[in-house]
Amino acid sequence: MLKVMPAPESFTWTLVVPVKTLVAAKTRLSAAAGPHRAALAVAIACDTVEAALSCVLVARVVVVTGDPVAAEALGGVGAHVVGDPEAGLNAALRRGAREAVRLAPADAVGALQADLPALRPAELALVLTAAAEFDQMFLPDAVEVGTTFYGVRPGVPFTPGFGGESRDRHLRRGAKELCLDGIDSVRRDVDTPDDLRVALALGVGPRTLAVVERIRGGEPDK
Ligand SMILES: Nc1nc2c(ncn2[C@@H]2O[C@H](COP(=O)(O)OP(=O)(O)OP(=O)(O)O)[C@@H](O)[C@H]2O)c(=O)[nH]1
Ligand SMILES: C=C(OP(=O)(O)O)C(=O)O
Repeated sequence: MLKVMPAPESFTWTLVVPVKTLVAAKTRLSAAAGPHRAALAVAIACDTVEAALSCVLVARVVVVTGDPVAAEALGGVGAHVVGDPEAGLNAALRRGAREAVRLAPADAVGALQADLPALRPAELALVLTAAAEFDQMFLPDAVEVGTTFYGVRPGVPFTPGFGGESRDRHLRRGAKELCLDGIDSVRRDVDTPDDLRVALALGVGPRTLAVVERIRGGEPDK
């Protein structure tokens, strides 16, 4: 007898991307970026969001920021921007997740770091496909100390534990660690000049590259 199997559950994702106020952003790149530090932080966030929005499984990106310059730039690449509750990173992510559920209650919600300038949409699709198998999951950063992505399936409480050694925190809280090959661009967050060098070797987005060229050329800030 022919058995009709139920279709596998399918949903798209709303990604929440946190961007802190630019005067305080990317301080570990201060010496390398000089007067271009804020421009570099915005460029990296815009390239990250543009790549995320190009992923077939991403329906929308909610950016949480209290910075008007970042808000305008990120809105310009297609993000839905909401204000920052100014109570730290995880509170900002929870604020974005509430907006995500309001916009699309049937979608999964993920937090994605804003500093992934080499992000490849197809690699993000591999991560989100693997993520859909679990209620709560995360992806460790390239050095396996922090986290670049944390997510929940539709209807599951969103309880991000970013900051410092967040890989261990997410593990302790029972989130499933995603172990995948071929997704370097999703794990390569840029905090230090060495991270930036590795991201440049992977291939960064156009805005990040343009700012890096201005830094290399010794140009004054625009
Ligand atoms: N909206 C929002 N985003 C935050 C907040 N704190 C951190 N972030 C973002 O979370 C990510 C990780 O933040 P941090 O590592 O603390 O800061 P950073 O700007 O990347 O780098 P450093 O200044 O060198 O520490 C970055 O994308 C930040 O923009 C916050 O309070 N609100
Ligand atoms: C906040 C985090 O990252 P970073 O400080 O490395 O950007 C984290 O990995 O939880």
